[in-house]
Formats: sequence, structure tokens, C-alpha cells
Amino acid sequence: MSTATPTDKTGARTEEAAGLITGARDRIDALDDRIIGLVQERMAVSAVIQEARITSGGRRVNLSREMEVLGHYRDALGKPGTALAMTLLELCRGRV
Ligand SMILES: O=C(O)C(=O)C[C@]1(C(=O)O)C=C[C@@H](O)C=C1
Repeated sequence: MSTATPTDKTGARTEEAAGLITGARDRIDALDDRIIGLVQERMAVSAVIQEARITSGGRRVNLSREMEVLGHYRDALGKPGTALAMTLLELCRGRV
């Protein structure tokens, strides 16, 4: 039997704050679902590019393009943006 109250689950000290946090967490869960869907869509598009390049005799990886992608995320999000872009690139083309 669970006896956890809204405040227990959120870490808030008032019911008002617990209600706000619960609603905002629902929005975050929905945003995360959309982000995951976008990452999967990016992976599929990236795979099309890589297959076309490999089929044409080229290599899977294109470092100059990766530098552009890293710069795009760094300019928008700062240093953690670079780490995020590196994770996205790893998801899209595997570890190099
Ligand atoms: O833009 C490309 O040429 C891609 O292959 C896509 C992508 C990417 O996922 O952004 C993946 C691998 C390459 O090394 C560079 C970029």
C-alpha cells in the first residue's frame, strides 16, 4: 500500500507547490516524448545520408560537417550544447 502524499512525491512543502510541480512534470514528460521522437527522426535522416555516402564509395563520417553541427549547438546552448551534440552524433553514426 502506497501512502505517499503529493508533497512526498514532489519534494514540495505545501500542497500548492506540489500541484504546480506535478503539472509542470506532466509538461516535461510530454516535451521529453517529443524530444525523443525528434532524436529518432534525426537518426533516420542521418542514416539516409550516411548510406548514400557509403554506397557512393565515401566514408560514414564527415568531420567537417560534424564541426558545423557541434558549433550550431555550442552557439545556441554553450559548452553543454557541445556535449549534447556529441551524444546526438554518437546516436546517429555510432562511436568513432
Ligand atoms: O551530414 C552528414 O553528412 C551526415 O552524415 C549526418 C551526420 C549527423 O548526424 O549530423 C552524421 C555523420 C557525419 O559524420 C556527419 C553528420
